[in-house]
Amino acid sequence: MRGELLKNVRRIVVKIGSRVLTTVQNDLDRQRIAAIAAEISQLRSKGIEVIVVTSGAVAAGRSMLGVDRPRTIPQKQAAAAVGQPRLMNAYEEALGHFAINTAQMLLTRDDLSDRQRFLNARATIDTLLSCDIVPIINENDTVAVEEIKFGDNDNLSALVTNLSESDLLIILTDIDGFYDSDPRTNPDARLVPLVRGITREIEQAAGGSGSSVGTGGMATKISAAKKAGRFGIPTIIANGSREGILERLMTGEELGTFFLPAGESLNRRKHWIAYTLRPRGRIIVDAGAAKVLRQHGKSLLPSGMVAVEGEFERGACVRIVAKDGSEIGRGLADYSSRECLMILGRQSGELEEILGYRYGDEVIHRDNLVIVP
Ligand SMILES: Nc1ncnc2c1ncn2[C@@H]1O[C@H](COP(=O)(O)OP(=O)(O)O)[C@@H](O)[C@H]1O
Ligand SMILES: N[C@@H](CCC(=O)OP(=O)(O)O)C(=O)O
Repeated sequence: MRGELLKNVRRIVVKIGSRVLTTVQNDLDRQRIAAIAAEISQLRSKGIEVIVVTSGAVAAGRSMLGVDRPRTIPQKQAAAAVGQPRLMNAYEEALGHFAINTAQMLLTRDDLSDRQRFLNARATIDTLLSCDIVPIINENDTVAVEEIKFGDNDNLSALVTNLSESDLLIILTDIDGFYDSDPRTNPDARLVPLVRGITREIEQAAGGSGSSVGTGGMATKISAAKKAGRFGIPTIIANGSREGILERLMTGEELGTFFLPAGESLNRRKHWIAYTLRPRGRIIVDAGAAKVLRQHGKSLLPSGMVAVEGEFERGACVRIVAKDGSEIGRGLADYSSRECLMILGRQSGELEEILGYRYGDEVIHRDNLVIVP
């Protein structure tokens, strides 16, 4: 089945975790990077474009700082500043061996939240690929603070699949795939070869990281697979230390865990609204609005709003929440929080009278609205 699903894949994002790239002595594993480079070269010779999302900057820099495990944020950022050029150098050298050029892209969530910068990053990736250069992406750890962080490279890689319009996400880690429970705590845990839809049970079975260098563990990988799935593409989580792993996966070999995309897939812009933007506030809606939004894909009108929380500008991303607190969806507000408070519960025909102007009948137009499945 996998072979059939993968046969039209032309562009992939490969995310490589810190543990795959470091030796037990806490240094960069140049041999492993060389092996991955050989695989990338093979894929490219088959006409598959590869974008790398790599971790490992903090791991590669920490020994130079003289700390085994950087704990404070400045320590992590300093380790990343030392490690990132070393990491890039390792890729450059390894891919250079196959006459492949590399490019570095360091991103923060803020970069991709701004539509213009998102489009710029996308154009950069497209141009690099058209020039046969492999984009190598990491979070810009030295400047990213909590508010502008992706937080982990698993989720970043899922956003990059959308940014680059890729057909597949492969997450390489230090374990053979997703197990039905955390193998560190349960020796009977079994590998799950296929996931048709990410259920609550699956999310609960995915634990945190087992190492001092990994960031999110299996939990962030599942969250990434979910995001990629909503873009309509599958994800494979597999062991990056297995020989020939990328090649074997691409020929359809049943290794790792294969996540089928589930549910309605979002177009690129709606995916960006749902997953890349950070919501700035909440709009609580009544039962009638909750129903028409969820079941009929309608726009949110002022009459359906019962409360507004947080401060946001016109055009910001906000959560739409039912009275019971459950999230209905996310969307771009056509009115600021201040304006929303003034028009709350009112009819669209009254807007001009209340505000002295109007942008439109809707608070959130359905074209800018994504319903949570
Ligand atoms: N259900 C699970 N199945 C597999 N691994 C799990 C699970 N729950 C937690 N883990 C842990 O997640 C780790 C992989 O994540 P992480 O350490 O963040 O690696 P990476 O650096 O590749 O992102 C595994 O080594 C394992 O200890
Ligand atoms: N940006 C960080 C990696 C963050 C991260 O998500 O790490 P990992 O869980 O190993 O993929 C770094 O380069 O060290």
